[in-house]
Amino acid sequence: MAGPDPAVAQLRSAVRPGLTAEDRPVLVACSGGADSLALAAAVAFEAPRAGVPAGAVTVDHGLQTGSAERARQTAAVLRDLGLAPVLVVAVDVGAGGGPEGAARTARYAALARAAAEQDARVALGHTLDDQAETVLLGLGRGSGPRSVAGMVEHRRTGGTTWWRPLLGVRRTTTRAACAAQDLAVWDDPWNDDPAYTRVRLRTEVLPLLEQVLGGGVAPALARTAALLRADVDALDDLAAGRLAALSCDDGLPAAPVAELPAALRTRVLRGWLRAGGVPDLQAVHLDAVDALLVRWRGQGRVDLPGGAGVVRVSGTLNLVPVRNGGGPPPAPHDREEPDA
Ligand SMILES: Nc1ncnc2c1ncn2[C@@H]1O[C@H](COP(=O)(O)OP(=O)(O)OP(=O)(O)O)[C@@H](O)[C@H]1O
Repeated sequence: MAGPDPAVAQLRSAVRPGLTAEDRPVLVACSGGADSLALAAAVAFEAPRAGVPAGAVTVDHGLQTGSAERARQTAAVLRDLGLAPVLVVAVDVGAGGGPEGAARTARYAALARAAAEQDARVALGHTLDDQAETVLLGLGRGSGPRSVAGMVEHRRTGGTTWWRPLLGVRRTTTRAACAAQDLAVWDDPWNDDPAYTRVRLRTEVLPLLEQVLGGGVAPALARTAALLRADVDALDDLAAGRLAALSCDDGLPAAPVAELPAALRTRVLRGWLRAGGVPDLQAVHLDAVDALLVRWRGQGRVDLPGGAGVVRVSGTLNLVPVRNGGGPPPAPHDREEPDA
């Protein structure tokens, strides 16, 4: 008997290790697009063999005409694949960050809620091409190494485990896998709308780069992400070790932190602030806190977003509450990918 189509086989191989490594249930986040549909089919095939319960969730953003019907059809396809439960979640997308950004925020929150209810991890269909776009966007926006290092296969945030098994798989392969399995793909019109930076990157910039540099630009960018990821992880570990070795009961001692190289110092600062309940800061805020360490001229309190501030007193940095705290304006760039 002939084996499965090569694209289908590649998808199944991509999900197999993650399924055999952990028996926690999986919820496939599926838009009905080629990437997450191919992922859903691969998980539906491999999960029973690995003894892992696997369901799916599709989010209806309610932003496009007929979106509820589309979600219902996607759910029917997912049930036909054998996934259970299959959840359809309608979300209320508020304003802020443009419709795409607001939809993403609402989607990740809904996925996290569904995962918590099912005590499951969430599988996402990001591909190697998505990774390449993320790297290119990060480079073009002057983002830090953590952003340019792209997405990781396993990530835990706020109690949710996100699993991206397709980061090594090309988008052409997910499409081929859907075609080989007669899966009807829903093509999101937003994915072709040149109003979005990511779409122009995909349709104009990457093809131009391929012309100039020759083929293989997307895998090369994904390789850059992987190399950088190894460095970023090592630096993060080193910084966590330095912070753990400091006695911070009365604040962060300035002298031992100030003498660290910038790559470690800013990580120690981020870790200390995070431990104090301050969410990850943009560069402009972090620079201002860093100046209290390395450009100390008796400056006053640095206000941060979210009602906290940092003061330097007697060689120690202290976090203090700030009424009506605002902080300097945010940097012009932001991370494309939410913390998922
Ligand atoms: N409406 C949705 N419902 C559930 N999951 C979604 C939805 N939209 C996106 N996702 C999940 O987030 C991943 C990334 O979303 P994005 O819109 O960037 O995807 P994409 O590259 O167009 O993928 P796809 O082809 O699966 O739509 C998807 O692969 C899917 O796992």
